[in-house]
Amino acid sequence: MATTTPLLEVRQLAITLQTQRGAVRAVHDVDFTLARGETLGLIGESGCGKSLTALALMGLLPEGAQAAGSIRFDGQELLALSDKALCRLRGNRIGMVFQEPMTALNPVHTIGRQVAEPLRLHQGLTFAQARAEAIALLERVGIDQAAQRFDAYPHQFSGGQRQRITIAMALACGPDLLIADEPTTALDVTLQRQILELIKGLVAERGMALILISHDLGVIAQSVRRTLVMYGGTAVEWGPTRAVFGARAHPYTQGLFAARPQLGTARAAGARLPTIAGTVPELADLPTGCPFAGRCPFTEPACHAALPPAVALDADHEARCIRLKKAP
Ligand SMILES: Nc1ncnc2c1ncn2[C@@H]1O[C@H](COP(=O)(O)OP(=O)(O)OP(=O)(O)O)[C@@H](O)[C@H]1O
Repeated sequence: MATTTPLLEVRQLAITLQTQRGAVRAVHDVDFTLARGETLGLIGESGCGKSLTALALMGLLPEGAQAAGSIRFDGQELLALSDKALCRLRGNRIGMVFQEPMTALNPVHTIGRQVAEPLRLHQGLTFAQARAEAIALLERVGIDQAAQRFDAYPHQFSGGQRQRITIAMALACGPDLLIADEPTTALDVTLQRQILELIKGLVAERGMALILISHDLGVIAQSVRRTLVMYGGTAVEWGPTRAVFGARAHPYTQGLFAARPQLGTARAAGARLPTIAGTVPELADLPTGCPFAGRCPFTEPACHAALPPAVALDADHEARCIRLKKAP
């Protein structure tokens, strides 16, 4: 019987960090749902809480960080799981690819061992089976002569190859969800496209769900069906990528697009790229109302009073801005 439980359901996620200025709220009021096989992009400027949100899903928040709210994965509340159970889930059902491949790779272990280990640990394969499976995976992600290079160490590979190896590690146990946090940012432009195509191909081929984190609107536009725009630790607009990119309902989404470099657009010599006026607020100084109120060209007194409620604009497309009116 087909199940209707979403793969991932995040409700009122809040993440508090301990800093020298005391406890600060880094993420708050984040809600989203991901169906099986669905693709979602998280976009927003540096520091808006994208990575912390992803780390909370993996149970990998930094020390001293505390998550509240609810994260249900396949019906199971992750915030209530033991470290051991979370570790099992990470190895088996949720894979993650980071911006910098050496975050995931251990420099003193061979790449073969690192790809094969989750297969032995979580799937109970024998060494020979895990080795054969790891070689097949490494070949699939584009590592040539994987059998001969099974016992090589991470430093013997280029940056692009290392990112391919971490993708093989993340996929080893056939996860239902892949989280890729800026997976191409550390690579040069030609490699960025190849790695993105590899991830998209693998997601489609395996029917995995994908959460792709990026600050690059082009990457998000090409890769995911739904998009969630974050600012100041919260979601300000979300919905089908086409709807969000087409309507740009939230003033912050409009600002992101205005600040995007445009290929082929004539710009006067020396002219500067438009930027969003003002700076991202410090976590410890986040306003109580709309987090964007301090930079928004349309701010009115009510914006400072409380976080605007989500307004439904269209099927599955919502934004938090008091200028938007609920559909009748
Ligand atoms: N371990 C930590 N200790 C203190 N502050 C932290 C820690 N990790 C993240 N932060 C802060 O929390 C906020 C959100 O960080 P996060 O890494 O989620 O942002 P991001 O949107 O992913 O940005 P980037 O694109 O730069 O990775 C930032 O202000 C960041 O400085």
